Amino acid sequence: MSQVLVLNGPNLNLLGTREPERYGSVRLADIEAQLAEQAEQSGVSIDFFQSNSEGALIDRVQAAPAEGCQIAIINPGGYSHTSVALRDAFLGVALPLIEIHVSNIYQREPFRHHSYFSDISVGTLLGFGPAGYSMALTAAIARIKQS
Ligand SMILES: O=C1C[C@@](O)(C(=O)O)C[C@@H](O)[C@@H]1O
Repeated sequence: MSQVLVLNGPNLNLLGTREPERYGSVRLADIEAQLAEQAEQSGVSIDFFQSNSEGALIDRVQAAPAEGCQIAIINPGGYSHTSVALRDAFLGVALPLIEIHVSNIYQREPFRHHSYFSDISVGTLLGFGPAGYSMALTAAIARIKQS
């Protein structure tokens, strides 16, 4: 049972090597290790899941509340702009989420300007590079401690 679930969607397994000028050179494994340390220091349990598959992400979201998860941090990747089904999964199990994007999606192509997650998120962090994950975790921990 973990209180925070960090989800990463398609192509985020390539962080560190994928378009480094846009997404930075920090690997997802390094981000996760840093978040694990931050969570431990705050006495909060954390779990991580990355998939390139929409169905696998939906299954993970559906299972999370029953495992004691109180909030998810998600970078939905390209599914941000396409996935009604992943959005519905969060609503279906009433799992609060914080949305994060490494890049500033509003400075990019118009098709990235709409996210299916922003209006149902507790808050959205974008454009701060890989450091955004740690900011999102700070927000998640504050919310858990308040509850
Ligand atoms: O895969 C990604 C990464 C992203 O979510 C980001 O973190 O900036 C932005 C998305 O538009 C893109 O498809």
